[in-house]
Amino acid sequence: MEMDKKAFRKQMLDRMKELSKPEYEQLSYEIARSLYSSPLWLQAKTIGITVSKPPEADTWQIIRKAWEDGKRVAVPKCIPQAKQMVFRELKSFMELESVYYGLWEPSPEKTEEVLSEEIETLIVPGLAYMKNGFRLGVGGGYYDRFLEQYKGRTVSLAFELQVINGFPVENHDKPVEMIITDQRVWASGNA
Ligand SMILES: Nc1nc2c(c(=O)[nH]1)N(C=O)[C@@H](CNc1ccc(C(=O)N[C@@H](CCC(=O)O)C(=O)O)cc1)CN2
Ligand SMILES: Nc1ncnc2c1ncn2[C@@H]1O[C@H](COP(=O)(O)OP(=O)(O)OP(=O)(O)O)[C@@H](O)[C@H]1O
Repeated sequence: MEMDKKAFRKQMLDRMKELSKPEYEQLSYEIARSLYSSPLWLQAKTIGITVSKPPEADTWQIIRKAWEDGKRVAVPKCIPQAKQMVFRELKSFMELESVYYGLWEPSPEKTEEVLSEEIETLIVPGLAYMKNGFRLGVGGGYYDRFLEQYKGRTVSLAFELQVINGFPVENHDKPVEMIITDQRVWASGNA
C-alpha cells in the first residue's frame, strides 16, 4: 500500500511537470479566477494557504489577491517532530524562509501565529483528487492530522489532470468540500 502510494505520487508529479510554462500559468490563472468567484473565498476574511512550489498550481498570485482584497493570509509552518503544522500570518513574501524541500515557510521571528479556529477557509494542497473530495497529499500526513480538529471550510485547487477515478483511501483521510480546477468545480457534498 505505501509503495503503491509512493509510485502513484511520483506518477502524478511527472504528469503535472508535463505542463509547459504557458499552460501552467494559464491554468493556474483560471483556477485562481474561479476561486475568486466562490463563496468560500468571498466570505472568508482569513484564509489558510500553502506557498506553492511548481508543479503545484500557483498560489503566489492568490496570496497577492488576498492581500489586495484585505484578507488575512495564514501560511503553514511544519513541526516535523510532531508531524504538525502551525499557521502564521503572512503580510509580505519577505517574511518567508526556505526550510526544506525548497518549500517556503513563514519565519517565526517575523510572523504571528494564527489559530486554527481563526481560519475560515483552508486551501488544502494535494497531488491527486477524487470527485468526491478525497485527496492524496505529498505524504507527511500534515493535512490529514490538521483536518481532524479544523472546523472551517475546505477547498482544494488542482489542475483537471489531477482529478482521477480512484486511488487508495485510508481511514484517516478527510475529504475536502470542494475542488476547483481549471475546467470545473467539483463539490463533494461532504461538508
Ligand atoms: N507548497 C506546499 N507546501 C506545503 C505542503 C504542500 O503539499 N505543498 N504541505 C503538505 O502537507 C506541508 C509540507 N509537507 C511535507 C510533507 C512531507 C515532508 C517530509 O518530510 N517527507 C518525508 C517523508 C515523509 C513520509 O513519507 O511519511 C521525506 O520526503 O523524507 C515534508 C513536508 C506544508 N507545506
Ligand atoms: N490523523 C492521523 N493520525 C495519525 N497518523 C496519521 C493521520 N493522518 C495521516 N497519518 C499518517 O501520516 C502518514 C502520511 O499519511 P498519508 O499518506 O495519508 O498522507 P497524504 O495523503 O499525503 O496526506 P497529507 O496531505 O495529509 O500529507 C501515514 O503514515 C499516515 O498513517
